Amino acid sequence: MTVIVLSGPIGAGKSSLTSILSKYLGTQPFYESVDNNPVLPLFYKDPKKYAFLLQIFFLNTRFHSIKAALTDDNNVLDRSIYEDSLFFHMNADIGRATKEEVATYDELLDSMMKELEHMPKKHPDLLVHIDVSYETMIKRIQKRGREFEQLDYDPTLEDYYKRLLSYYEPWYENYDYSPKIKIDGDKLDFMASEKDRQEVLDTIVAKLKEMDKLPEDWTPSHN
Ligand SMILES: Nc1ncnc2c1ncn2[C@@H]1O[C@H](COP(=O)(O)OP(=O)(O)O)[C@@H](O)[C@H]1O
Ligand SMILES: Nc1nc2c(ncn2[C@H]2C[C@H](O)[C@@H](COP(=O)(O)O)O2)c(=O)[nH]1
Repeated sequence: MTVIVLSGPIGAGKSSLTSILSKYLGTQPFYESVDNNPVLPLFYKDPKKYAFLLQIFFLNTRFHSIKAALTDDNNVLDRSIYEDSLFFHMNADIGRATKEEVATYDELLDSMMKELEHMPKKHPDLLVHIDVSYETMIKRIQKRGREFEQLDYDPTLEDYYKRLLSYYEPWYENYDYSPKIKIDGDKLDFMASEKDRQEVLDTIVAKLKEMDKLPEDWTPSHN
């Protein structure tokens, strides 16, 4: 079957769409365990001290989840190793990592990506990117309610989030590990609107059929 990876800024809707899409396709969801991440709250308290440690934590968990996903060949991944470097280099660019940490990270990432080349399935079949504006991103972060992600907790997060969005634009354009599609996360409320949810699912299924990853006559009842 297929391996689909979700991508997009913080709060874009990746975990939510992973759940919706995996149920619709009858495949297995792989979620990023943020709530079991002991370093994440430490990072938001002291980004300079914890940026490198947090990135090694994420890189390790993402490496294992993408390997499992590429072995299983029938799943949807909520974010993947492919965005890891975006986050770390953005933090390094704002002085939150030493040049030694950047060199160590880049070497480790390179070794891990080379390791993935030996997998039976080397890359995902499709990247589904959820594009959101800053305003929508903040609304979604507030709605989800993680205290350390809120602007009230740390007003400097406004610049951090705006910078993150600016890094995502070239990242998506340069992404070439698989075919990709972009979902307008500002326009499509796939949580509250059945019509919007169906439009998103139809877009993804049409792309999978175009790629011969689903038969032309596939319908959800196949599951
Ligand atoms: N398309 C959407 N429209 C409205 N609310 C959404 C949408 N996608 C996600 N949400 C809400 O935004 C919050 C963040 O969603 P989540 O799936 O956790 O994002 P991510 O995994 O990208 O960080 C959640 O409260 C979720 O219910
Ligand atoms: N410094 C990094 N932070 C990261 C990375 N991946 C996710 N995150 C942060 C952003 C959010 O606070 C939280 C969950 O991310 P969502 O996009 O699922 O909301 O973790 C990373 O690689 N580096």
